Amino acid sequence: MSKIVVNNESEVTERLTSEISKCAKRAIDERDAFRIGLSGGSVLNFLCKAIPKIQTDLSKWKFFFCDERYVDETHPESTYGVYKTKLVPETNLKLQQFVPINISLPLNECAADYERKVRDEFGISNSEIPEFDLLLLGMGPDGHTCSLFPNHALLQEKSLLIAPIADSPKPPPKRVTMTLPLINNAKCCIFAMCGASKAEMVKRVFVDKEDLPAGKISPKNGELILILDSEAGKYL
Ligand SMILES: O=C(O)[C@H](O)[C@@H](O)[C@H](O)[C@H](O)COP(=O)(O)O
Repeated sequence: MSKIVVNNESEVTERLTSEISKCAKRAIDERDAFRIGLSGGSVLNFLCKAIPKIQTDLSKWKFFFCDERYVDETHPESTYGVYKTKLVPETNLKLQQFVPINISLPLNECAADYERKVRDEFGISNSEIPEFDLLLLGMGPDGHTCSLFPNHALLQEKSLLIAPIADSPKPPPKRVTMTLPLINNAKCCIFAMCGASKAEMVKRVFVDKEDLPAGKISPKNGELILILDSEAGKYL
């Protein structure tokens, strides 16, 4: 795990730009494609500033969601909806480069459909696990990440790569989420966090190693990078 503590939010954004750029260059050089997972919450704001600054062939990027709320994309809680209105207009990205969930399906089928879309993107069979180039993660005040919450049965999920959740303690309650087998098969996972409100949980998860969801992110063949401002990282 790399722990990068910088002075403030704008330096977090700058470092995000640099780290994402490295991942993108490596992926595009190797396979002419860059497959990335996006999260919601405050990391979304950092990414909407960081991604437009990256010197890369954005047409090679394909965006999935590490988790997504089970709401229409026009709903203010839709993570895709916010990226669509805040990020896309700042770039030459096409909406076809984003893979949103299909909420016309019932929740469980929506998750299964999304898992199929992930597998199709990587062109792999049901026995293999896709290897995302980069997953961008946030961490909630309870130590959750994606929509994997403390003491939730989803933390034990071993076969589903994308799972439904109907009892998220963070509203809205219905979501779909990547599970640990998919997350921990990524080449790189980056947490980006700012602010004093994160500091205590950062310490509990990444210093004290308490048994919390964000602490279970450990790419088995990849790297884990924390990018924090001085307030969020003051106990590191
Ligand atoms: O859609 C979501 O809710 C996110 O994916 C979620 O996992 C988020 O990253 C954390 O809740 C942190 O959010 P904040 O940084 O806003 O606290």
